[in-house]
Order: sequence, then structure tokens, then C-alpha cells
Amino acid sequence: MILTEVQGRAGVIRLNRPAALNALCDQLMGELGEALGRFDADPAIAAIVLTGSERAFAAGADIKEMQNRRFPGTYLHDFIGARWEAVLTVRKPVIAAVAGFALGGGCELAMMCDLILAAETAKFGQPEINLGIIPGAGGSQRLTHAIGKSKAMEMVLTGRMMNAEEAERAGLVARVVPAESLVSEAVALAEKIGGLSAPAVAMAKEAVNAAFELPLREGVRLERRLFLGLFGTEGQKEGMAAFLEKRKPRF
Ligand SMILES: CC(C)=CC(=O)SCCNC(=O)CCNC(=O)[C@H](O)C(C)(C)COP(=O)(O)OP(=O)(O)OC[C@H]1O[C@@H](n2cnc3c(N)ncnc32)[C@H](O)[C@@H]1OP(=O)(O)O
Repeated sequence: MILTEVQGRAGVIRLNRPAALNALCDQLMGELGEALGRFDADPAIAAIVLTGSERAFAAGADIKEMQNRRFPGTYLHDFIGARWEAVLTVRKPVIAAVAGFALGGGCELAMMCDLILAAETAKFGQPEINLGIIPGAGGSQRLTHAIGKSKAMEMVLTGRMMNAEEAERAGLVARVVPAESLVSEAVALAEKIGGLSAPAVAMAKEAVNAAFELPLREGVRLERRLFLGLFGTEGQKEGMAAFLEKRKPRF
């Protein structure tokens, strides 16, 4: 259900369950967690690209698998839990490359990544309300952080989908690119990141993500500690020396 390949410094993970529009079943999420862990541990990989098919990044959690779940069983054996949040434990940048549907858990998975590149065909939505439930993998929180209360509320309350252009305008996605160059653009981004100082990249990711979890003052304190810590790295010495010597840095 998952295909992986290495393209330059990028570890590319493709969700591959076409008959169900990449519905995120238990097996797929297990394979995804394993692939993320493998690329995160591989020193040759600078960043991870997570993508789906032309038709769907992922159409959400598997409704067939969820249909007969009952409370309190779901509460005692939280089927979202750590398995769904594997992407949040990855230290390297994770780029979601989204074409087609990113709905429900698919939208939530994309939002757990560090940034989203969207094809012109991308459609984002939290349609759980149509199933008699609400988002359960962070959608009500991350979508609201990303696009603000009114737009998020409208999408969560009505299940309305947002196209790529609107998603870019609203700040949900970093950039919209032609569908045919979606993965190559994401890989190019990973290559660019791969040419930078690895400790600076890791700390930049940590600092930006902290903005979602910490109050401003604590976030700024964390940023300051990380910033000061970078003066102990070779990357800072090389980066500043290269600038002053008017040459490209070699990290
Ligand atoms: C994370 C948590 C806690 C919750 C969730 O994610 S809940 C799920 C939220 N997602 C949705 O509600 C989207 C459900 N899917 C759709 O609305 C539609 O499939 C569509 C709008 C994405 C595409 O519609 P289209 O008419 O183009 O295609 P379909 O014939 O409907 O789908 C093809 C094929 O895929 C199966 N499918 C699609 N989504 C799911 C899903 N989330 N879970 C399980 N299966 C899914 C669909 O049943 C159909 O399969 P069959 O050909 O076997 O009928």
C-alpha cells in the first residue's frame, strides 16, 4: 500500500491504494510509519516527500474499517493514536505533495507534514460532518491555525472542499504547481534543503513547529536557545565565512 524510492537526497513515499482513493486503513498507516522511520534514520536522506496519486492524496480514514466501531472500545483502543502521528515524530522536513482529494484524515495527514505543495487539481476538505462525526486527527485544530476560524469553521461545519487556488490564498499550502511537475518540485525542494546545514535545518523545523504548540513568549525563548546553539556548529562557521569570502558555502 506504500511505494518508496530515493530521488537524490529525497526519500519519496507514495500512498498506493488506488481502488479506495488511498483511504487510510490500519495496514497503510502501519506501512507509512515504517517508511517514515526508515528514511528519517537514513543519513543519505535530507527530506521526505509524501505523495499519493493523481486522483487522490488520500480520501480520509477508511470508512469501511471505522463503520462498526463502538464506544468505549474506540476510546480504550484509540485507533488514531500514535500510529497516525508517526509523521510528527520525524526529525527531517516532510513535504506533502498533494494532487486530487485530500479529505478528512488525508487533509489532516497533509497538515501534519511540515509544508504542503499542491497540484492545481488538489482539493482539501474535512467532510467528516457528513458521516456524523468530526475531524479526529487534528483537523479542527491545524486547519484553524492554518486558515483562521471562519474559513475552518465553514469547512468543518459543512464539509465544503477548498480548491488549490483558494488553499494557497488562505495559507494552507506553500505553493501551487502543475500536476505533472508536483513530485519533481517537491524533490527539488528536498534537494535544496539537502544542500544546507543539517543542524540548522533541524532546528528551523523545530522552531517553526513550536509556534503551533507554545505560547509566544516560550516559543521565542526556544527559538533564541536554538539560534544561539547554532554558533556551536560548523554550518554557522562555514555559512558566514562563505558569505564574507563571496563564495558558495559547502555544508
Ligand atoms: C481521520 C478520521 C478520524 C476520519 C476520516 O478521515 S473520515 C473520512 C473522511 N473522508 C470522506 O468522507 C471522503 C469519502 N469519500 C468521498 O466522499 C468520495 O469517495 C470522493 C468525493 C473522495 C470521491 O468520489 P468519487 O465519486 O470520485 O469516487 P467514489 O466512487 O466515491 O470512490 C472510489 C472508491 O473509493 C472508496 N473510498 C473513497 N473514500 C473512502 C474512504 N474514506 N474510506 C473507504 N473507502 C473510500 C469508495 O468507497 C469507492 O470504493 P468502491 O469502488 O469499492 O465503492
